[in-house]
Amino acid sequence: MSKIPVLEIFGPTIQGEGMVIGKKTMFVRTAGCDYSCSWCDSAFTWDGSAKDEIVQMTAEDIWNRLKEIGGDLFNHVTISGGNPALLKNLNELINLLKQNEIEVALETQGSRWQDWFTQIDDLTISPKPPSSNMSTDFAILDRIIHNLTDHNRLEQTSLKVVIFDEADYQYAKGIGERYPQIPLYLQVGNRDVHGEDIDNLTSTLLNQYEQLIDRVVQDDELNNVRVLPQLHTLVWGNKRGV
Ligand SMILES: C[S@@+](CC[C@H](N)C(=O)[O-])C[C@H]1O[C@@H](n2cnc3c(N)ncnc32)[C@H](O)[C@@H]1O
Ligand SMILES: Nc1nc2[nH]cc(C(=O)O)c2c(=O)[nH]1
Ligand code: SF4
Ligand SMILES: [Mg+2]
Repeated sequence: MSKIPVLEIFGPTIQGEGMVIGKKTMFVRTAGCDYSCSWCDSAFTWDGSAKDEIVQMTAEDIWNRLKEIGGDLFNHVTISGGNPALLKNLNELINLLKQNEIEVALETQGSRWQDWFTQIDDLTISPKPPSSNMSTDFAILDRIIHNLTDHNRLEQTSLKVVIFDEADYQYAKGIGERYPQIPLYLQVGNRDVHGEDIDNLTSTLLNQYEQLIDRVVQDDELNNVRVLPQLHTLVWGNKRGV
């Protein structure tokens, strides 16, 4: 079996974001990203600061580690990163999880397609708004959505846009208009990804959440959107591995 670069395996915890928020899950976080978002809360996956922690693991190694720390306490695994969609061989892990009757979720930004996307039970595509300083290649994103549509995977798919400012909000609206057939989640952006004062962070994030709700409820062009905070950040702050 081939090797997958892994930075973290943790859980059981809850999925703190998006389409399956609250679901008990394990996490596998792969190393490496083709983006470098200005506000990335997982920059250690790509900025070199954790390069000594990267472990090259086979799918079987990863499964063994999941069982070692999660035991019988899970039936769902979320793969995140970095961008796990950089890894063609991730199908080996997905197949092994499925053989063991584990549901699989994936977090990616929509910059790359992999054929194994069609095997994912909860696929979150999170295109990046202007505040990230990244620019969306809509030719690629359109093709990803088109492929998922062709494979009848829209029920397993959602879009999630992180919102920091007005330009991000307008970008999210554009995403909603371009792909009206896909559930759209707006997620509160965390400006302070290194802060250690959790009470301060929680109250700031809840204020931002309230402001985003106020905006959306008054907007007749966003009647179908879902607005969420990052639950894990409200509970545990910026702690890693939760
Ligand atoms: C760390 S990323 C990894 C997966 C993939 N690279 C992506 O961006 O979708 C997981 C999710 O966290 C979100 N995220 C990253 N930094 C954030 C921040 N500072 N505040 C809120 N959400 C953030 C991303 O937008 C993405 O939806
Ligand atoms: N609990 C929890 N939920 C999450 N949802 C998405 C995460 C991520 O970093 O991709 C994440 C994470 O790191 N922890
Ligand atoms: S795409 Fe995801 S992992 Fe990559 S820099 Fe942006 S938020 Fe971070
Ligand atoms: Mg995270």
